[in-house]
Amino acid sequence: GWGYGPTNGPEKWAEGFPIANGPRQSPINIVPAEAQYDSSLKALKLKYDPSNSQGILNNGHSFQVDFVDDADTSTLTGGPISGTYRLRQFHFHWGASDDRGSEHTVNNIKFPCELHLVHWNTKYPSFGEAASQPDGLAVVGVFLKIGAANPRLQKVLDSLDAIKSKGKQTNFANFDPKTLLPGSLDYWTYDGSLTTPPLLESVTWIVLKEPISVSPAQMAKFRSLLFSGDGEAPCCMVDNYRPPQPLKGRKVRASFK
Ligand SMILES: NS(=O)(=O)c1ccc(B(O)O)cc1
Ligand SMILES: [Zn+2]
Repeated sequence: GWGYGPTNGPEKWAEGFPIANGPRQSPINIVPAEAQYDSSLKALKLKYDPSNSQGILNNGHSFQVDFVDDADTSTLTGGPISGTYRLRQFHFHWGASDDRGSEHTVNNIKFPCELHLVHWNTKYPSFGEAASQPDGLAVVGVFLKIGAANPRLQKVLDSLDAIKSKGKQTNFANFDPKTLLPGSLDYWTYDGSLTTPPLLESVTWIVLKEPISVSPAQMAKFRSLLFSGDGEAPCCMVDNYRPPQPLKGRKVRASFK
């Protein structure tokens, strides 16, 4: 299956997923000077219920925290989207060293890590159905920048020992993902795709301008995970990011001046 290695990585994905060369692929390099300020963009409204957090899973590509999404209790509204989108899961992408790891870049600068909060449009009956629609998903991206240790992030990292290898999961109750957001919700937005196969072109991307902090020791914790399953040759889960893709004429809008 697909992965991030030399034989199954991003340069090979188009063989199994031709949409990899499509018109609205993600991630992209964001050039702030070329983003157009749009005064009609609304403020982001994120309302999360911590009791909706369920479990944390090593899916062999990243780890994700899954949410109960059978009601409008953890939602994204406002911003560039219309209607209500429900939080499904959040996950991260990171590098083998602090000089890389994010999927989106800013002026070609890579951050060591990027958080994705994945939401789906409730005008569709399910996440799976929404994922195949051009306005089906909205992903909030948050950059992590090396600095002081982030105590809110630590709660997530402390659970990683229990999910070291592919397929492992454990309970992860009562976590409020709002605690992972920066002080400012200023954002850039553009029409894009999932950044992993199936690379579906169904994502309204909302990338926050302000990063949150992560310490070098905390980054080492991300890198303690394995892509491999129990009994397989251990392979460190690092560099699980897709590089920026061609803009192909898309406009990036800014919610701020
Ligand atoms: N990396 S991403 O946020 O674009 C993303 C989100 C969900 C899925 B998926 O549910 O397959 C894949 C990629
Ligand atoms: Zn992602």
